[in-house]
Amino acid sequence: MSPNLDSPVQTQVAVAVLNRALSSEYHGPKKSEGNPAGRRRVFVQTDTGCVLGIELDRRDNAHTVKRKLQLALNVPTDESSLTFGDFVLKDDLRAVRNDSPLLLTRNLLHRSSSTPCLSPTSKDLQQRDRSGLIEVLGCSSGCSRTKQLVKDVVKAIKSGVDPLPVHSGLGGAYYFRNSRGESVAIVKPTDEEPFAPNNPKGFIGKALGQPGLKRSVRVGETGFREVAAYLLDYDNFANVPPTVLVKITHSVFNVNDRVNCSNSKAHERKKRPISKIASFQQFIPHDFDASDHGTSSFSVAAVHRIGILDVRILNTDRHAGNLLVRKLESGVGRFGGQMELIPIDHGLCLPESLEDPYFEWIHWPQASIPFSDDELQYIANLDPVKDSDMLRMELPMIREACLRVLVLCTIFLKEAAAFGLCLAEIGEMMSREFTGREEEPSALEVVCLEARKLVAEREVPSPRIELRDEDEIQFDIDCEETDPMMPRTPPPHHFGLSGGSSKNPFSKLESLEEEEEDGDTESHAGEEKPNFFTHTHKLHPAVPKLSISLKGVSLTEKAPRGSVASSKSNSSSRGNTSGDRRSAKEQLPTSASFVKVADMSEEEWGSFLEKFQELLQGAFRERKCGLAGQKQRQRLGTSCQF
Ligand SMILES: Nc1ncnc2c1ncn2[C@@H]1O[C@H](COP(=O)(O)OP(=O)(O)OP(=O)(O)O)[C@@H](O)[C@H]1O
Repeated sequence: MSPNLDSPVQTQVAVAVLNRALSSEYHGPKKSEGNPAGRRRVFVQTDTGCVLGIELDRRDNAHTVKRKLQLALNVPTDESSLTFGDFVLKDDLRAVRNDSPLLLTRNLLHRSSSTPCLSPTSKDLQQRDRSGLIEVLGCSSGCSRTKQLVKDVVKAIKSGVDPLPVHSGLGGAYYFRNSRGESVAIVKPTDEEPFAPNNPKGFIGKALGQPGLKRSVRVGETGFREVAAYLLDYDNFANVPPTVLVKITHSVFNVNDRVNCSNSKAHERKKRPISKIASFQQFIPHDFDASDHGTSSFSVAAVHRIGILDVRILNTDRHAGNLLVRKLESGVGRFGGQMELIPIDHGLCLPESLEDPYFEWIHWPQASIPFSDDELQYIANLDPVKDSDMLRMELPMIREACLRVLVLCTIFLKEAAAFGLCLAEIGEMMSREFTGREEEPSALEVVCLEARKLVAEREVPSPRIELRDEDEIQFDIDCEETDPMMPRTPPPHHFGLSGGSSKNPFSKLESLEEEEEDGDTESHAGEEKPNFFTHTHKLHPAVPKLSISLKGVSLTEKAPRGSVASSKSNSSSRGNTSGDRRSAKEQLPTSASFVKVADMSEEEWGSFLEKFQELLQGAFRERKCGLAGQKQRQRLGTSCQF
């Protein structure tokens, strides 16, 4: 029978055998950092979503781990890759921290989401992974509140209080409750995202790691973005609910393959607990969301704070449904107003290349009010280098490309605010325009394209770039000869960001643009899947092309920007997706990637940022002088009453 990575039941129970066979000293879920044997536990997720807890010791390398997995799953190791964020793990695993989530992908086999699963063959396999019901992954600082929440939820699960599936939204989500039956957390498994293998609402067709709903956000990678948004929201400035990444086990979770498990009774399998990697966010009681209510009662400060966050993280999905609204008694609350806004759903922020953001607030009158002194001070204090370092520390799986987008957008925000632009102007400069059906680069992207051009003209031609035909260039990140887990050195900066060493051989930045090409190849059933990490590398930004943008919400048509009605109709149409299996190939809209950031060496990146900053002042002046005014949409003036 073919190797089976598709059965969570199988893979999960197999780990018990694996631990016994290869790790006779397995001591359960205790943290092992700092213990003399250097033992650590990692969670390996297959590209179809199954999660296994595995103990590592000092001698383990990627090969021995894969051998363990081979024993557990009957997967030939030469047909799989073990990855961690940007890295393909090959040799030394010492840099992999305790509780890290790793991804096991099959290189050559056709990855079908309907591969039948093997049934357990021995009683040993009935045992489950012995880690706790909920394990917080990472979270070295500042999440005591969430840890208490986790304890409450575990207690409730043990006393038989079941979670409730959330019916709205495109992805799988579950309200977890406390012992009193109150919802206290929302859990979104990474393998139940839109188009992920175990999406419960019919949006399937991609393996983990492939381009997802937004092509610059991979399937299975929205969870850490949710956490990143919370971590970046210093002092809870924008009010993002506390969020952590967890490995969580419960029978409520969805597994699409269960129906294919022919040698076992479906109803028995349904009850079996399944482990998932998921985001775990505090549930915030609320009265409605921003699509249900006029915007005039939202305070200027609340809108500004959320807007500032959205700009920093290039949020591509800030539709009105992703702003919860809570009525406050008069005079209560930080803003002294009557409505509190709670921003949720940050899974589509920090894309791997510049994208068209979606900012629902862009036409709200509040966004045209100048920033207050406090807000300007907050913006001035932002430090994108520190932000990146913090995220590398807290979320080591985060990709460098995401951090580059964070740096770029934070610099843009800081410079724009210092220049005197208001939130709406900043948002508009980041947003693309449509002429007919053509998508045009945003003002921000135009500056980036110009900066890249200037850097390219200045650079001594690199053999890597110059000597080969563009179409033939391979972004070969085969790292047989490198240690992929060498610590990544953040680029030296002016703003902190300039200069720096030449291309870091350990940095495995890659472009989802190329990944998409692989994904297309894969769609032909029976064809061999090309190596996930070998790509045709395009050197220049893509030219504008036809695009049907999601605008955060619609799978089938572009929603008019800033339309509350559109958000609402889109949300309601989403509610009717259950049971309607949709192929990702049919449904995924394409969106041009005008500016990539992953394909620059660190040196080029430093030079690019310098040029970028130099060019910004001209772009702001142009914006202020109204030279770009013909293109600007009519905004409400600042005379609106709130
Ligand atoms: N922190 C929270 N507190 C309370 N309710 C929440 C919270 N987060 C999400 N929800 C509720 O769950 C619903 C689905 O959540 P969310 O929008 O994050 O899921 P999604 O599948 O990513 O949706 P989308 O399709 O909009 O991207 C929301 O519309 C909201 O009603």
